[in-house]
This record gives sequence, C-alpha cells and structure tokens, in this order.
Amino acid sequence: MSTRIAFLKGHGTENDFVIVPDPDNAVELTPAAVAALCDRRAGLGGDGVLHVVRSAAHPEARAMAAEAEWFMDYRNGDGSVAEMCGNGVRVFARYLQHAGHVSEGDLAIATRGGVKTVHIAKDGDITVGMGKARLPEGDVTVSVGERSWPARNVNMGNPHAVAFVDDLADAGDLFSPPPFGPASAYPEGVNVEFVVDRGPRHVAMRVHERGSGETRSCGTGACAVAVAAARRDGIDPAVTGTPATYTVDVPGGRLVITERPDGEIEMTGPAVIVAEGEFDPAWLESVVG
Ligand SMILES: N[C@@H](CCC[C@H](N)C(=O)O)C(=O)O
Repeated sequence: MSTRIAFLKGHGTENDFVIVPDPDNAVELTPAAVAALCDRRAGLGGDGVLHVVRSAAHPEARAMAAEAEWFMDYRNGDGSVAEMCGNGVRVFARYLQHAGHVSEGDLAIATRGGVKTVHIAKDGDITVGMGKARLPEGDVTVSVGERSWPARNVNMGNPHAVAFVDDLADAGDLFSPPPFGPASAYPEGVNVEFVVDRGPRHVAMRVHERGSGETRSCGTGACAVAVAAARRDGIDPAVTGTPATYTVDVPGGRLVITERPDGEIEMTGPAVIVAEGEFDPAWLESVVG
C-alpha cells in the first residue's frame, strides 16, 4: 500500500463503508488492510470497503469496461470478497456524484455480480436495478445456538437464507454464536435474514452478513426478503403480470423493493457521504506493512 491514501466514509440505511477512490487500481488492498480499515476501534470503521476503480484498470472488470466505466470492488469487513452489495452500490454511485464523475440520472456500475444500472434521482434517493433473484429448490434451515428456523434460499448474486420468525428478538444476539445455514446449500457461507410482518407488503428484518456480522442493513438481503415474502404471500409477478412492491424496514432505515413481471428487481433507498480525509501514512504503514 502506498503511503498517502484518500478515503471517504458513507452509508446506506446505516450499512456503512470506507470508500477508497483508486481509479488506476494502484492501492494493494490485502484482506488484512481491509480488516484494519474496517476495525471500529483501531481503524476507521465500517461494514465493508468500496474500492473505486476504473473497470479498464481491474482484471476482474476489464470485460465490462465498454458498458460501465467504474468497478465496485466490494470487500466485507473481514477482508473477504463478495459478489454484490446493494447498499454499497448506491453509496458507490453517491461517491461518483460527489466527486463530480457523474451527475443525476442513469449510470452503469460494474460489480462482480455483473453490470448494475443505477438511477440518481433529484429527490436524493438512488434506485438500483438489482437483477433477478434465483430461488434454488430445497429446504434450508438457519440455526442460532440451539434454535433453528426453516428458511428460503434466495440468491441475489450472493447467497441468502430468509427465515420468517415471530419476533425479531427471537434471533437473540446474532454475534454469539452467529447464525448459520447448511454448508451443503451454502459452501461459500451465507447472509442470514430474520423477518417479521409489519403490514400488507410491509416487513421488517435483521441481518447477519457473511464477512461482516450483524449490520444495520443489507440491500441484497432486503431484495431476498421481499422476494421470499412475496412467494410466501402467493405473489409471483411473472404469473400475475403485475409488479409487486414491498417495503422492507431495516434497523438503519427503510428500503423499497419492486419485482417486475420479467423478474427484474429494483431497490430504492438513501445513500449518504459523511466524511472525507486522508489516512495517516504512519498508521497505514503500521497496519498493512
Ligand atoms: N451489505 C451488502 C451485502 C454485502 C456482501 C455480503 N456480506 C456477502 O458476503 O454476500 C448489501 O447491502 O447487499
């Protein structure tokens, strides 16, 4: 890692990120460096890192460069790599706007989960085309300690297990021990959502994220929850020919999810930049060598 590195801090429904602008992909973000940046006591603190790189400069994104100028190289707080981050991609778009790279309107962002279309609205909210959900067949179970719940396996580019519970407090302290789904269904680990009903097409959730622990929100998780809730309610837009919209409350705010008859899912929510600065070079040296 070179010595002088700029950062920003941002969040989407309080799913918070350290943003590292690095157009030429010159910063070596090792897993240890990411974990140090995300450390809430000894580092800057965040659920993950949004590494902002031009697609043409990143080996994983070069093939998408003609479609999307910028690549969201997303990392979880423990340094692991994930395919997609729904709150992250809104905050990523907000950063591009803040830095003057884009203005209000539509843009395409490359992610490991493919190119996502993003709309920055005048009112400040950001809408992301999240793609289609996959619903692998087969029952899955999520467990916390001695307790288990049946869950729905939903893939939003990344893996989710959605469990409907009587009370969000049922899940207890999601950190000790963390919830898990069966390794056979989730060989790469899983994000677990616990969900309760709040009203017609309105649910609330808690989430334990793979690689980050319990967070205040998860955008891909909210999409997985909306789809699982719709199927549970007997609603499939592909069958009815009508879009289905669910409001999903998360501990850090609210997301609105619409599934269209063609299966495409759109998520709308806020994205905020809260600070910007430069890492202290001596500190960086000490944590990443
Ligand atoms: N917070 C994210 C999801 C981030 C990735 C996830 N932890 C994984 O490993 O799949 C979101 O808003 O979608």
